[in-house]
Amino acid sequence: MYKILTLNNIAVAGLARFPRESYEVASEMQHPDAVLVRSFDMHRWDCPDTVKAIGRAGAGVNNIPVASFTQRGIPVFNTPGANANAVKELVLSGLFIAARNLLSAAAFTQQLTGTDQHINEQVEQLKKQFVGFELAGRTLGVIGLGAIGVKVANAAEALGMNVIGYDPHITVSNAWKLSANVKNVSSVEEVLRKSEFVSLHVPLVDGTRQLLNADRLEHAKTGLVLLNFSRQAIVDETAVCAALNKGKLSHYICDFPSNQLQQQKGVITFPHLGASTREAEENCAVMVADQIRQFLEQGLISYSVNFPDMDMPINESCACRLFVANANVPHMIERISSTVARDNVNIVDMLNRSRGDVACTLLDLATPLSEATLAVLKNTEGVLSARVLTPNY
Ligand SMILES: NC(=O)c1ccc[n+]([C@@H]2O[C@H](COP(=O)([O-])OP(=O)(O)OC[C@H]3O[C@@H](n4cnc5c(N)ncnc54)[C@H](O)[C@@H]3O)[C@@H](O)[C@H]2O)c1
Ligand SMILES: O=C(O)[C@H](O)COP(=O)(O)O
Repeated sequence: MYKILTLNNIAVAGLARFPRESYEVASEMQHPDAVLVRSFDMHRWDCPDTVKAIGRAGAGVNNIPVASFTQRGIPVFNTPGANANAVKELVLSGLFIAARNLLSAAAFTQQLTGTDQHINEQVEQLKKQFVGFELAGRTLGVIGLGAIGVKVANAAEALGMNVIGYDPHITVSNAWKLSANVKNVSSVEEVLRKSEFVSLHVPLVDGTRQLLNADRLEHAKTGLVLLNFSRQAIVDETAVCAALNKGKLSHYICDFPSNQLQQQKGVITFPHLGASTREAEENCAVMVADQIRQFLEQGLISYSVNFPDMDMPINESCACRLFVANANVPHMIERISSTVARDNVNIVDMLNRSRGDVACTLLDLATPLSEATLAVLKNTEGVLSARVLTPNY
């Protein structure tokens, strides 16, 4: 029986991927084999030794201490793209809200009282204060052209906007998906100089923390609308408030309310709603559940943020499969195979892949491995984690 601990609400469609006869899933349990999480802050969480995998039902992994899990030989999975459409749609809402003053206009009509005739008169007399502008023909700059940025760029282009994009690390697959009309520019400053709207779609890592700071905001076109559906710390909020007060920015629309933003004119915040659609929650939950099952049951890895992809069909003459996560240093395969040789077992298939400082080895063995040999392997220099899986043909 595998045990799955959930640290956030995970969509039922995903939890249903774990067969009841072989999985127990709960939000409180002892000795979990894997953990499913959304935005729960795992930096402050004591992870039990039994945990073999972490599944983030979503994109951002800044709430997960990935480096320390890597050192413990634990893969962290996420679900790139599974919530991208939901975020794209919220970003588009932000563009419309800013261009047509929709929130203040709706607040105005809500406070109207009196007869219908009186309300109508007020509407026709005062609507001029909410006159907006059209998106078509305006320039949107997209910073970060990953799963979300590409969708935002393409959708804005379809609305008739001019779109420019900046992403020094764009993947080949995302470059293929990007509309040919999206122009590539070479710096954040250039995006700010040329755009009426800028939308941020980068992950929060050391290199993107306060990517938009006071110096960079100086380059913005006067009246820029800045949208941040990535993470709060991608911008320097003090600099954003100063830019709003100077009129450099006309709006800051983001998914991350804070004390400082609460009273600031020009700010519109949402309660981290980017991925909160039924579709996105289900997509993420199903994708991550399948990744966790594949790893627990077969040692296979796809969409991990810290481990290499691992894909090897279980050999039909295999009695057990050994999964080893090890440091990516010389002599590891030699150490693993000589330890396994203590049991005089034959290796019928093998896969070894590496990524950065970590490597993974899968060995399909013709006969079972003893507990004693597994214990020796776990204590072998350079081995981060090891476990034996019994194939379920
Ligand atoms: N508001 C929400 O609910 C919500 C939902 C999903 C994702 N997000 C956030 O959005 C982020 C992006 O999600 P995604 O699915 O598009 O991820 P992704 O990994 O597909 O794309 C991120 C892109 O950013 C690029 N990038 C990295 N550093 C950059 C830099 N300095 N300048 C320009 N580009 C840079 C990468 O090359 C990559 O193409 C997530 O990490 C998460 O923080 C928020
Ligand atoms: O990175 C993400 O996928 C989003 O921020 C979604 O977070 P959530 O799963 O807590 O809604």
